[in-house]
Amino acid sequence: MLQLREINQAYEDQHTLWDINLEVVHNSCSAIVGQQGTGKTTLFHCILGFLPIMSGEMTWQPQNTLPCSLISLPSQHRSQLGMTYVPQGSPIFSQLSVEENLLIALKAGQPSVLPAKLPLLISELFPTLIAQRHQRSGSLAKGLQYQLALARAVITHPKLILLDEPSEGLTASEEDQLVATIAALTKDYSISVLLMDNNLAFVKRVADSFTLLHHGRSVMSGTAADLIRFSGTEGGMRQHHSLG
Ligand SMILES: Nc1ncnc2c1ncn2[C@@H]1O[C@H](COP(=O)(O)OP(=O)(O)OP(=O)(O)O)[C@@H](O)[C@H]1O
Repeated sequence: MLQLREINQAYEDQHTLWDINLEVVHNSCSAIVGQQGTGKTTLFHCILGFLPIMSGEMTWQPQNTLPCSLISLPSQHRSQLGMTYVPQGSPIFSQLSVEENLLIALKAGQPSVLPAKLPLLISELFPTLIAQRHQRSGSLAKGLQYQLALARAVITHPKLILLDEPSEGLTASEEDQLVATIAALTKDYSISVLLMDNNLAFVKRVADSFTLLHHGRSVMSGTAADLIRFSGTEGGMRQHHSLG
């Protein structure tokens, strides 16, 4: 549904991304992995239209639609096509309740409609969160705060969600919950996910495919099984340890 071909980007004279190729398939979770400073955030910002690119092609093609080029589309048009983003660190309105946070996100997605109640997919995907709908969101545990940030992105039923370091700061059980939620999003709700995360153990559990960035280049890509094989090799283990 999203295809990047030979993407190049520079911050003024600092060439940062070199000939990046990447594909996100329908109903799947893809992961970008790589060391700090290798260009993951820059690539996300190019996909979202926050940063211009120097050259390359980005094609958007949700199921049963014709392909369209994203290159000349501003970021708000990309979000209207069904692309949304959860930045690092659970961005929520911490003074507001869970429900208020969700209704604001719903209203932002459909400005002409005054939302009366939460859509069914939210209570199906986030039952623990909805059980605490009247609680002030800043008082929730870290894992539930992340669930809320994710639910705010899911609430308008996008086609693709980009997640920036989703496993950061989560406990093992919160990570388990997130793995299950992402699997449900991709397999049951046809919402694809592209995430970047340095936690290879998490990526191996959650992603169907991966792309490894190194010094701004996509040096390896493959399936989750390839990633498991790669991180089991001696060279891969060195890379694995340096990712964290
Ligand atoms: N606004 C900017 N202006 C100039 N250079 C930048 C800017 N943002 C990032 N860079 C540089 O671009 C390179 C890639 O940074 P980027 O943040 O995309 O990497 P990253 O892989 O996301 O790292 P991290 O895991 O630390 O977030 C780095 O050398 C960084 O210093």
